[in-house]
Amino acid sequence: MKRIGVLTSGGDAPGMNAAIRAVVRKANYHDVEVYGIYHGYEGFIQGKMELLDLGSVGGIIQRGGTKLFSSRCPKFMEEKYRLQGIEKMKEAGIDGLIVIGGDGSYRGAYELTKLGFKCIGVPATIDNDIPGTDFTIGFDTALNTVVNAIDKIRDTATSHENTFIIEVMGRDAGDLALWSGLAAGAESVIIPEEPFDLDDIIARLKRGEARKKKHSIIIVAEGVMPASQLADMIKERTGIDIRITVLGHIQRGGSPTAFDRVLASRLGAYAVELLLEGKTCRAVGIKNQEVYDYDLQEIFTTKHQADISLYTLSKELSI
Ligand SMILES: Nc1ncnc2c1ncn2[C@@H]1O[C@H](COP(=O)(O)OP(=O)(O)O)[C@@H](O)[C@H]1O
Ligand SMILES: O=P(O)(O)OC[C@H]1O[C@](O)(COP(=O)(O)O)[C@@H](O)[C@@H]1O
Ligand SMILES: [Mg+2]
Repeated sequence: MKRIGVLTSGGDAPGMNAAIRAVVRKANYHDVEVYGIYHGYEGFIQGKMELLDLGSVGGIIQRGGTKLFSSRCPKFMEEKYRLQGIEKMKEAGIDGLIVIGGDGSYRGAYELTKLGFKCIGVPATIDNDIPGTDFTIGFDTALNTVVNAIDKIRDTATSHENTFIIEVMGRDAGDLALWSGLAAGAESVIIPEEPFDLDDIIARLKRGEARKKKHSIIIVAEGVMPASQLADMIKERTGIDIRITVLGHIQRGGSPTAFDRVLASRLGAYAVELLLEGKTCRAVGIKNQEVYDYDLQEIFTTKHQADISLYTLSKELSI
């Protein structure tokens, strides 16, 4: 293999640039050329790409977002577009692809491998919802962004003795809510993986009130319900005036943490090694600090499991 492609797809995640850099530098180290494909699968279909040399990925390891842009590309669900893209790649002499993205992007990559085009998946999403890896690129940075925001909200919540509901991202996964809730000492954390219990949330608020707590913070994952809906429910039952903050897309931006840069560098480089060994339909991941690879199809047969011990601990520590 003398020429490979790399693209970023789905929701962007801090550390994607560090992964692109690792792919380009590692491949060049082995005298393999890398083409950067723009706008995810949209660019794959249209053959929108550019040769990335060593210098082109200089100065991006610390930058959020993705130099290659990203997209959600519904057309890619149709085989005729995937075949069109494969033709464009063949014309350019590219016979392997590294897909940096989330679970949806992995499905697209899997479909390409079924058509005989070699792909390796690199996990990057702030949701941390890819089965088979302890962490995805971008999760740690987003987590720190959320915790910093909660710390700031806590200052004003304490000053005014307010109750706040903070809505964090996570379509189907509660990881961001879970980890940030524990790190910021939230009174309640509401995640899609655990049953919703309004009585428990209210009981916690009341216990806090009884011991003269100056504020309360409730974290809700967007996948459960909007913060506004939860605020209405609590207000109806208790009369408590609740403030809400929806953190939104600030969670996806910003300079990647050192953890995400190191993770992206390790996983990006490892993905190149696999392609160069002629492997395909593999995903790279990290388990107990070790980089490894597994069958891309595992994302269809296994579901990402949030660490529920953190949920239990959070409840125990925020009595
Ligand atoms: N079943 C599928 N078949 C082919 N392509 C898919 C499939 N699911 C997702 N994709 C492609 O992957 C893109 C990114 O998926 P999405 O779920 O939006 O983000 P993420 O990869 O971050 O989870 C989609 O816009 C689409 O182009
Ligand atoms: O910016 P968009 O397209 O509305 O997407 C929002 C979604 O993207 C995410 O930030 C990341 O999800 P993906 O990795 O699946 O793209 C989710 O947490 C959020 O629900
Ligand atoms: Mg996803």
